[in-house]
Amino acid sequence: MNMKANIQSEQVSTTIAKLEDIAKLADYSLMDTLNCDPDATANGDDHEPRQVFSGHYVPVTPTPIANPEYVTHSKDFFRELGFNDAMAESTDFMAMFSGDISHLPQPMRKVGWATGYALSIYGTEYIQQCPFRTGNGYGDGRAVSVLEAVINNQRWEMQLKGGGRTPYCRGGDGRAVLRSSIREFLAQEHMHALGVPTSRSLSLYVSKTEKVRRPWYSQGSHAQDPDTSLVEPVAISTRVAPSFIRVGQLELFGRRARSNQHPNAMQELEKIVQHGIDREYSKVIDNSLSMPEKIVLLAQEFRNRLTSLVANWVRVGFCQGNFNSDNCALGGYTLDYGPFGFVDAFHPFFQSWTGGGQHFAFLNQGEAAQRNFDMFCTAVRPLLAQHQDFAQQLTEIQISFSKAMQTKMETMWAAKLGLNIYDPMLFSELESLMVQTPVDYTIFFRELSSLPHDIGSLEKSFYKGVNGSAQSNHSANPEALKKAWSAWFVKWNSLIELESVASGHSREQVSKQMKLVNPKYSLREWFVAPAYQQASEGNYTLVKELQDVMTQPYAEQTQVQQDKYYKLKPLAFFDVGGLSHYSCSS
Ligand SMILES: Nc1ncnc2c1ncn2[C@@H]1O[C@H](COP(=O)(O)OP(=O)(O)OP(=O)(O)O)[C@@H](O)[C@H]1O
Ligand SMILES: [Mg+2]
Repeated sequence: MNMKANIQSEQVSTTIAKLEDIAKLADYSLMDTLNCDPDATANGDDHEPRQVFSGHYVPVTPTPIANPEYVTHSKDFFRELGFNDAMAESTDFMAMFSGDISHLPQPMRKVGWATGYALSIYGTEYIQQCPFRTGNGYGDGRAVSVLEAVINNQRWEMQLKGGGRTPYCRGGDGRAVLRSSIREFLAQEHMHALGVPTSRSLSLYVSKTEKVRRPWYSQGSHAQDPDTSLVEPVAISTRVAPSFIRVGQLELFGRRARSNQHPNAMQELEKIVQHGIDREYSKVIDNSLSMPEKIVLLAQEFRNRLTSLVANWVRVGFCQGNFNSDNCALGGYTLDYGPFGFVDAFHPFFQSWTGGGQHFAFLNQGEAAQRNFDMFCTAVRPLLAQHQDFAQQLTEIQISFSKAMQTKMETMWAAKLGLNIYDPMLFSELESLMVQTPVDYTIFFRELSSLPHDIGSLEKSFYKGVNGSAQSNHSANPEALKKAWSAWFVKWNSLIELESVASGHSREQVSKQMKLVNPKYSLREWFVAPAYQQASEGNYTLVKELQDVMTQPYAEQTQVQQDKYYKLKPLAFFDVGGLSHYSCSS
């Protein structure tokens, strides 16, 4: 498990100072192995919803936002790429990443691309989301990729989110508002700093003049669904990843191959699978193997990454919120920061997106991942039709997903508790206590990481005046609850002592390790809301402050930062729309 935080980003000299320098690194060789939609226009002027029947991508030009203004960029990621910070505010870089790619230096291309994908929700195939009810109009509706480049031996794809309408826009405006773009921008870099695999944030620009209307909550509203609408500035954030291939994308081609929808369907499926391997697994899957062998290895490795990913999500208190197959990256990293939320008061069914339902809730994410993995297996299976032995191996990998998931979860829970061995009773008692009290997930585990000698300091994480679980048997009886906590603490403490003696690790060493597993800071929604509100008035101070604090989530940080960001959620923010729950209108 990738528990060690990327606290120190790789030190690379920042030699890339101009767009021309980036252009030299452009390399579309993998994109060019894919099939282009034969009905597409080569110049990318393709902004009306339409069905795309075949091909892996559609050439499309992004629509620039009007009068772009610099909001922020990721200094950490710039450093990793070797990009000079000043470039983020330079005219040509800003033009490109606010959607104008008409003047790019060669060999960069003046046309971007969008991809189609299919959707499965919790293991059920859907086509209704597509306006044509065929599934041929569903895909990147507002995400436009603008570059494939090899930088420091790593291949990256750069994608504008909110980059305008594509054939997959389904009647939408192709835009993202500043609010959702700030959330996504901050969350991606926070997750990276937490040591959780994720797409990265490059840059964020807002339009000074272009605005769109979105449903949202009035100040302090307790409504479930938005009770008003806001006119909000549009923005383009650029996200970067080795690829943006989703399980849903394999599914689209798997479904077409399964039903023989066109003569190239099987070949297109094979190509996208090979492409996924080239982009995401080339270091672990030998290219000289046969396709069936590669598919089995891909399944094995994807399962490994996906189960680690979910264990990491739970470790840091992250709920993706809408873990459909179209939000499940084949590379095994976090994708689509729309409906996400970080747990405040612990509950296994924590879920801040109102459209998500319990199946995507916090501790149900392993099962949701399994459904997505099932869809992945279904998608690639037509390629094994003539290879029963490999098909059988795939089935075995599929069947043992839940066991693999459970093992990762147990290892993660043990690590959060500072133990090497998972104790099911200890954990289930804790889970029940955390619900009944309830406790703040981040603060509880961080305080525990100091290895206190009694439960006193843990009480700092207790929410008083917030109702515990309805199923709780102690919630009406604070004395019984206190006793149960003490008993649990004694048990945990004795296990720590026992293991410490057995392993020869001092309490200090154990504590230090726990503090690399249990972050001190998490991107709570009520930290983000004031930042995007302030930003909508043109002031980006809070956005930048959050960037600083949340990219060092394991560090203690200053007293001022602790007072501001290491604290319980105020009671007044519980059940408030936009702070505790939200619809996915972005
Ligand atoms: N304003 C919009 N205009 C056009 N298409 C949109 C818009 N909002 C969402 N979509 C499309 O609707 C689909 C499902 O919405 P979802 O909320 O997952 O979008 P998203 O946040 O843009 O997605 P992602 O981060 O996964 O690319 C996606 O394919 C997305 O591209
Ligand atoms: Mg999505």
